[in-house]
Amino acid sequence: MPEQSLYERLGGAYGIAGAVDVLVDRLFANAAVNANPAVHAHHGVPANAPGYKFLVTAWSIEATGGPKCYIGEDMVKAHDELSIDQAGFDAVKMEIAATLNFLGVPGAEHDEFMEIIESYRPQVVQAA
Ligand code: HEM
Repeated sequence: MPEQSLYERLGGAYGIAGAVDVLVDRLFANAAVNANPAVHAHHGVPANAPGYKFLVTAWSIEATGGPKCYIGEDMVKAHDELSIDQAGFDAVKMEIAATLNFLGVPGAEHDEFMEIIESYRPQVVQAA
């Protein structure tokens, strides 16, 4: 039997949407993430949460080997006006890892997802 994709092992659209629901609420409330004023201009507005959850869910479905469904910008364009530095990226990365722990995602799937996130660091970090 072929190995299941990470998408399938994370519970498909329901599992991923459920995790992103928790994650985005935590990111919007995270003081370290919101220390960047350009990030706070977006994450400080509760009305942005539903659309952002939709986009991050679809991105995560595609990035983990699920069906093509992401309609947003690529990761360079999505972040190029935000001056995200290494510490800003690390703050989000820590919140993602904490959310996966909080939800009880098993070690192998946790590590695989965090490797995907880390692989996008050069596209997201655009400040000196
Ligand atoms: C690999 C890590 C990351 C992923 C997968 C990711 C994913 C996304 C996605 C899918 C969007 C929506 C793009 C669109 O509107 O078309 C987005 C936008 C955004 N991201 Fe990220 N992101 C990451 C890292 C970060 C970090 C580190 C920060 C802040 C420190 C951040 C802050 C934002 C903000 C504020 C927006 C909204 C920009 C706007 O429309 O005004 N992201 N991100």
